Amino acid sequence: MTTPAPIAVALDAPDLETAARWAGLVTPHVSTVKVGLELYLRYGPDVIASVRGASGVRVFLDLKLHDIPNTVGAAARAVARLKPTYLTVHAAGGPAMVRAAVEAAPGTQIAAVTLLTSLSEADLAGIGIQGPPEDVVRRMAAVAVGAGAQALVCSPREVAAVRAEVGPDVTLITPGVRLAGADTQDQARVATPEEAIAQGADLLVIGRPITGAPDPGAAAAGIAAALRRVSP
Ligand SMILES: O=C(O)c1cc(=O)[nH]c(=O)n1[C@@H]1O[C@H](COP(=O)(O)O)[C@@H](O)[C@H]1O
Repeated sequence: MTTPAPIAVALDAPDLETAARWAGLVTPHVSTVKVGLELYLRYGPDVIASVRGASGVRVFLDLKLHDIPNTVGAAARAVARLKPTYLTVHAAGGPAMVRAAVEAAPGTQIAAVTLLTSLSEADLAGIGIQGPPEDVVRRMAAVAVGAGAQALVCSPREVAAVRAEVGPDVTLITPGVRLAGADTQDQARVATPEEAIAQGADLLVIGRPITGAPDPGAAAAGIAAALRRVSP
């Protein structure tokens, strides 16, 4: 039995049955499954037990909280009882907001999203932010970690710069993962699974490249094997 790969499979499914089926197929191969807004808003807290099953797989609750500190703290407290390993907040909410989440969910790693992987440098310019995405990502990372975030979400393209900024103890999580030559879909800042690991990512978030495959279990196993070859 090999150790599950450092992959969080994004269970972005329209219904609970599909999500639970995907979770069952991938959990022999990956460490974590991710529940996002689509599933959580449709089914609420019960979805966590459904995807966790009996496997003991880690659950990543991706709600991307972003509001005033009091509201985010209360929301984080509300879901802390579900014991997710990770809970996302937007670093752009500022240090008091990140700290409120950290204090409200002591058994969970608060993962601060630095800059969505769907945004390009041109998108940033369009909303009045000049310069490369990496500059924004580094600033957000420093603010979030200063406020107590134990994990950060960034694209694989910035992960080495973020590691240099925050040091070895912060968990670096990278969505924006695509197999070589594959369609990037709505992602702007992407890299392959092997590149993400080589750059220093601790956990890769992968959705459609696995769940959109004819056999999600085989797709997860294939990527896990590729990661073992670059990082045994
Ligand atoms: O927080 C996240 O997980 C996240 C942050 C981010 O910047 N970009 C991003 O794609 N995600 C999530 O990662 C997953 C990526 O899915 P795929 O693009 O299908 O691999 C989705 O569930 C997104 O919600």
